Amino acid sequence: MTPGQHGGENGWQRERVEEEAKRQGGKRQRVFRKTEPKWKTELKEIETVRELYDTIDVEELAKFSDFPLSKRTQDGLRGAGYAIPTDIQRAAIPLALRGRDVLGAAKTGSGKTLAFLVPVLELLWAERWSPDDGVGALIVSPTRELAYQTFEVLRRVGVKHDLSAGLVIGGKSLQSEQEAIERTNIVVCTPGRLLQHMDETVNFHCSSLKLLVLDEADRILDLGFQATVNAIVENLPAERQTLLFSATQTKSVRDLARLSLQDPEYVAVHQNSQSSTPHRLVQSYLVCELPEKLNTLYSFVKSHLSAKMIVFMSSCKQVKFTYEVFCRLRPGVPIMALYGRQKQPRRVGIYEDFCRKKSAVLLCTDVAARGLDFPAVDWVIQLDCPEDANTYIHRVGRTARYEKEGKALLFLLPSEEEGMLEQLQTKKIPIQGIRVNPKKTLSIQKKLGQFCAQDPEVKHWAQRSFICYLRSVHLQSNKRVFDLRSLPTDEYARSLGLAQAPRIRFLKREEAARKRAKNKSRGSAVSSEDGVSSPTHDSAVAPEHGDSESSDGSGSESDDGEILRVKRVIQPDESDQDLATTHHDTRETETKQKKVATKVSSAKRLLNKKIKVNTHIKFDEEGAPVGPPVTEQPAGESSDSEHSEQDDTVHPIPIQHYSEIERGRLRVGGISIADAQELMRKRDRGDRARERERIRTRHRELRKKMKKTAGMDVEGEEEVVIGGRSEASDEEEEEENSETSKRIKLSIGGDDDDAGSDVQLTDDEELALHLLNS
Ligand SMILES: Nc1ncnc2c1ncn2[C@@H]1O[C@H](COP(=O)(O)OP(=O)(O)OP(=O)(O)O)[C@@H](O)[C@H]1O
Repeated sequence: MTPGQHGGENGWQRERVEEEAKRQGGKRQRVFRKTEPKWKTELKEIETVRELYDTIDVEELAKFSDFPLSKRTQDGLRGAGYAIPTDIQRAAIPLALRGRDVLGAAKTGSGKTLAFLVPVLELLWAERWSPDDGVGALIVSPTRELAYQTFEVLRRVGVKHDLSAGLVIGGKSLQSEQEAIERTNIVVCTPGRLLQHMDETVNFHCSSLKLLVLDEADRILDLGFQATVNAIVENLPAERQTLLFSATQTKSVRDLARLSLQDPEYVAVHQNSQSSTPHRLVQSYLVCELPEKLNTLYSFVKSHLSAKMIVFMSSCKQVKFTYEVFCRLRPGVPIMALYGRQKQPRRVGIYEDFCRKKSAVLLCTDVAARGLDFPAVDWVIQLDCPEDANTYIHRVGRTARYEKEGKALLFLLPSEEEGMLEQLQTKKIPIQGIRVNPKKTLSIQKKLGQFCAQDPEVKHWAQRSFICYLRSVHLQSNKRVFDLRSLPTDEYARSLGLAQAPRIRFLKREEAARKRAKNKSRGSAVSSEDGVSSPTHDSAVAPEHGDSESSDGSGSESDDGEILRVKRVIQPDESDQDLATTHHDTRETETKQKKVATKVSSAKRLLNKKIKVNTHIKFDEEGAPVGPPVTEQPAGESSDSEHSEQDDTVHPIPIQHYSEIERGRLRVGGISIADAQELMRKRDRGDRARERERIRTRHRELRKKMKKTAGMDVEGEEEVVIGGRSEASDEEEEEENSETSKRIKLSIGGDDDDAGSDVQLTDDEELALHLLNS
């Protein structure tokens, strides 16, 4: 589907008709007969099709051609090879055509995408939507890959329509999107990027929006996207239709209230099914000690060289490290890696490449857990335990899609076995235990040790992988399954090729912060105590809950910083209630929703409280604040940190629809918000440039120094610093290739007094001895 002309023709269409036997001077003559214009025919078609909506009998919908759909959609479906509707399509499409709000739930790979795309096309067609009408439908997806995939299906099915569609995801130039978005009728997007356009694109607005679709709705509505989604909804007209789809649909009243659903229809076609996973999926689990995981995975890959498999891990760093070492090991099958911090073209490239491959191993985080429709995947391996049963369902759903077969294997640590199996059982997931044959297991530990010794980059990734895995365990809310204390950390480090386990600073830091808070509250001094603490959980993080409804582990798409995000706070009074009560409660909470902070209200609040904002804090190379904060000017701007989100789109200004700001005309406390924004952006750019220059100069000096002191002992010290801004900024993370070099601190002789260098030397010595011995 391309941006095109509005359907129909102005004026009369002429049809040439030859009339025989018309005699005029004995000659045959051609005459023209007036025919009905296209637009009139279409109007009639719309009328006829619409009349049929109320008489649809779901039992009679055996083929798509039985649906009351436009000829354009029928042609599109036929062209894309869709003839027989799936259960969810048969159940949800008629309701959506009648204008109902729908909560669609069906197993993974059961065709939910078409269940919402068909109504989108039909609604806009019936409204005779044209590019001049702007945005008529929004389809929101949690990840860029899923948005891209949905867009591709839309293009195929909507090819005959004269509607325009656009893909609005992060990772490419905002300007290029801005030019086209105002004439786009169907916007397929990720939440962060959409909000960015709502805030920054002058002519983009959704005031005439007819239809909002949330794909993977439970994920979009969970805590990771909460602020963004609330802000988006603020900018949408209340009178609209809303469709929510997911394999693990939310029924949370609180979630639904945020969207102001109107008497929604809950369509769960597999509710009475014996299992909540596809029936052609064979599922098994094995119990494996943490240090044995990589050996077992590698052995599995080696023994399935002709298979196409997806391997899920908890964090980007683990994926990166495993990718690096598996590539070096050359198992005999293509190894690929997909995670959230890759640059967008690369992500798309890997996604498409893996789609095409007959056999390959895709190592990934939960960025690929939901919705992606890779063809013909044989195996889904979960190397790290999923956050909960819902995440499990989405991950395994990458195989056995649409009547195909597939296999899934879950790795569980002994400490995870009981708790996780209990959860899976509650969710009706049939899974069998299997054992690893120790005779068939290869050990790659020695090789990994060599890689780490030869290449500091590999060692760096091993260290980060170690830390990130432990932190991901630490941050899981379900302590019955995830128990950091039970993990053999030293052996685990050695299994990654490290001679010594890196320091686990995040625990110490957290412990110290907790003590400080305690001291403050008690008002008495408490003696400080060093060492690794027990991993008690922060109260802000969700309390233990065996089967959380909506957290889907997509935090692992993210990197270290994002792992630290609280995914969902379970409120004490929150529970999934029967939908019968939804409508009533929706109204009740609607008023509360209206109080969502906007830019103006935040600014006013700050001014009232006399809070100084726009404070510049300088950071050193490692991200630690340097010197006291400098207040630039008093301004009514609120912090935007809450808008940074999973799809890498960092929202630069707080939530506010552009039209409300009216480009600076709206003034808050005498400050033009638009001017202030512009000023801040300029200053920000200047600061960044200066900081880059400073770092470059420092590096130049260091290099000079190194050259001068050639012959002296030059050590490369790598540091794994977790938490706070010591982690690379988003930009740095994006600059993936240069990331490692940015983190390598050079210590020349005794120049660097960081205690870490001692550990580093011991570490290297130990590793060398270990390798010599072996
Ligand atoms: N009516 C149909 N006929 C044939 N194939 C279909 C039909 N509907 C969907 N499919 C195919 O089934 C596969 C899965 O569809 P889709 O991606 O929509 O599933 P889903 O339910 O959204 O899965 P998930 O829960 O993982 O997001 C796709 O390859 C799609 O082309």
